[in-house]
Amino acid sequence: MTELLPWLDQVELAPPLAEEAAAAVAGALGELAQGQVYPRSLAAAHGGLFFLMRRGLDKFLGCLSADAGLGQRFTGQHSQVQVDGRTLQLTVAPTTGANAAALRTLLPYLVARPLGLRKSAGCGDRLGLATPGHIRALRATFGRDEDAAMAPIFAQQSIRENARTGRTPQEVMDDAMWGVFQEGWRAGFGADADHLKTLADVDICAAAGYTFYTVDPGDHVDDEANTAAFPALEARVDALPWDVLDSSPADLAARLADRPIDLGTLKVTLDRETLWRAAAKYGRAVAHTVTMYRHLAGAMGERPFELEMSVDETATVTSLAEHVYIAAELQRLGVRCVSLAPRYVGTFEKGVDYIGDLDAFEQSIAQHMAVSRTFGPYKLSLHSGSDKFSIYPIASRVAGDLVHLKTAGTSYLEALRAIAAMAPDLFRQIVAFARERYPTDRASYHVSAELEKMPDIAGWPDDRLPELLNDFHAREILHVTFGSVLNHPPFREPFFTALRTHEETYSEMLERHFCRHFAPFAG
Ligand SMILES: O=C(O)[C@@H](O)[C@@H](O)[C@H](O)C(=O)CO
Repeated sequence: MTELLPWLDQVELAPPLAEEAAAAVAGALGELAQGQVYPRSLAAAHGGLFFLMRRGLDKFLGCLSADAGLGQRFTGQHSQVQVDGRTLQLTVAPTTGANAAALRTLLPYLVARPLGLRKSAGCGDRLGLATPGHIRALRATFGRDEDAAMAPIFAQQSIRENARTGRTPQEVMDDAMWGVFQEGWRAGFGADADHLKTLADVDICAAAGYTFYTVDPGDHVDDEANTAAFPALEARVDALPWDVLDSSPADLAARLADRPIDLGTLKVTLDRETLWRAAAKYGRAVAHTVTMYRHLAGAMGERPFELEMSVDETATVTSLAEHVYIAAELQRLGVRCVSLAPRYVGTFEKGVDYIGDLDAFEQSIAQHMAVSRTFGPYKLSLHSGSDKFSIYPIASRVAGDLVHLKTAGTSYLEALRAIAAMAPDLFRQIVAFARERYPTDRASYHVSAELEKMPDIAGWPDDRLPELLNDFHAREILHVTFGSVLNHPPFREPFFTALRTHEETYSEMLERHFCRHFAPFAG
């Protein structure tokens, strides 16, 4: 409670509070709250003092002001604190969606915003508990909040993740916001509505105030175009939705075939067959992205937003020529991307390091970068970016600021590491359950882990359990089974109770782990 004292002077209370009066308020507040205030959350604004506090395992918003109307904006417990014959209003309000919305209207740094072309990091959080740890890692890596070399995205979940965790985009946004408030991060953050596939996905995320929209037209990518024989290829090109593309095969050929395209560091010429294969493969994906973009622009109205196109979860690698086709078409059709996620060479599996030839990756990302600088510039997005430690230095060197690192599952895996340390019996049960679920749950993820290769922890002493999270097979198996684990009634409550009880431990683990993610991008 003592942390409140210096802050109370900043509250516009007339006459200004003397130190003793502040101590009295803090005492009364402590008594009422019977809890602990997160010191970094303290914010003086609109003549009041706002803070986040914890009582047991629950968190509450606190508001202290001479103006009764301020606290009445929140639904909660309102009381009066007498100090030196004066009456102050104290509101203690649960961290509900409605209270989150009310707080956002008073503290603008809690509102997600577009980040533009700054180097950025997506910190997806499936549990709604990770943002404080992410913020600490940013601070530990980059120093002052305003100097952070990577602009953060704290609210980031795909539709697929929300379906598995049972959260709504609004809940994801609110959880991230409370984390931002708790840590007092005032340097801005983005909110990524990730892997959107339908217009309905766009609407629900626009309503929740997302600022960064990842359109995933992967279902519209024709991977067979790479190998289709020529007559069949012509038919595929003819069948593209030319009305949406606002073009024709002849027009496309006139614009892009058989002419040198200057990409700055290199020149490329797309012969007719190469162009046709690129169009057959990605034409429908481009058309779908245009449709999603126009719909999004309508849904956002005057509100600013940014768009990422991601084709990372498709079977075949995006070639230089294909990227040129996509970029040229999006530019012609007026779709402005802040970032694009091609399907890079090599293998990007969830929660483990890059699998592939690092020189080939460097060569290919350099080519993609040339396209992005020519037709954008836009950032290259590294999806499945968790734990890709061997390529971070390369991406950082080649892309400079034009890179977006997207992570999510690794924060869930760190939560499991924390559970392994704090609730070993629960961890053992989760591991056994994940083994059963893996054959089914792996379906929509790119993973190659084999059940037989996952270490058997039966004979391990409890204090060794966190080590399981260092094993390739265990990481992937535990990563993709998150939905089943979180929805399994015997696990859900103890899982969240363990993490809430040992909040500090989880944040420390995340901080350590994310420093390893951010440090290579610090230069
Ligand atoms: O699991 C998901 O659906 C998402 O977190 C990811 O696919 C996300 O786009 C990502 O790449 C995070 O590493």
